[in-house]
Amino acid sequence: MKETLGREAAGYVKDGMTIGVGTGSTAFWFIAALGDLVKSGLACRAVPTSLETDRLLRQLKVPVISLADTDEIDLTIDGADEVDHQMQLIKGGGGALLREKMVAFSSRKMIIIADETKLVKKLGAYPLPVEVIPYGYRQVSLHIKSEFGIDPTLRIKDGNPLLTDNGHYIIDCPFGEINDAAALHIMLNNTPGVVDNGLFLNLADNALIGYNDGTVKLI
Ligand SMILES: O=C[C@H](O)[C@H](O)[C@H](O)COP(=O)(O)O
Repeated sequence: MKETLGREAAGYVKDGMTIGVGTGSTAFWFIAALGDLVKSGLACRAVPTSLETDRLLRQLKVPVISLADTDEIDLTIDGADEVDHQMQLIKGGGGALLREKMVAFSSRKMIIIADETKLVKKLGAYPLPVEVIPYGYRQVSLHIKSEFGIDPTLRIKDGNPLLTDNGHYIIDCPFGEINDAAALHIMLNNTPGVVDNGLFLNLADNALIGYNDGTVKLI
């Protein structure tokens, strides 16, 4: 399914485009498809959203530039942890939310690739990743806990706090159903120490949704 989604998304890439390239196991298959296109002569420039995506693109000889090297990105293809029917998203399950959001914000168009389990009526069943400065992360976590009555968890990898590509920590916040994503976004990002959160509001244009029976639908 993820491979089909990756190949389907590659169909939107046109010669000469600057492409934002997402992170994660679904984006992996888009990178593979993009590699094939470049091999067969497509000219493009790719802006990676993580060090891992950067590495994969270079391995496949896809020309890579950094976000600072371009004024605008034609199209970004990325995965998501949740997408609703208004194209609002939760991202950051792989810890790449900050660069992903910066790339999405600079893109003229963003298409999400996700399987049907990620298409939801309301965001929030997936714990919202919040990227924080390591200094004082505990105070941020306590603040979120007391403000929202939830139990945030510091993301751990190999026994230590996970460090993002930007040298930050991630706090996963199980909000449950989010009724006012815009207000939550503002409240979180107004907390000193919070760098950004995984709510991607009004950034995605469409989603390619992959269904169990092998079909893909553009919504
Ligand atoms: O930080 C990671 C990204 O936001 C991913 O795009 C998201 O977690 C979806 O990843 P996957 O395609 O592996 O489920």
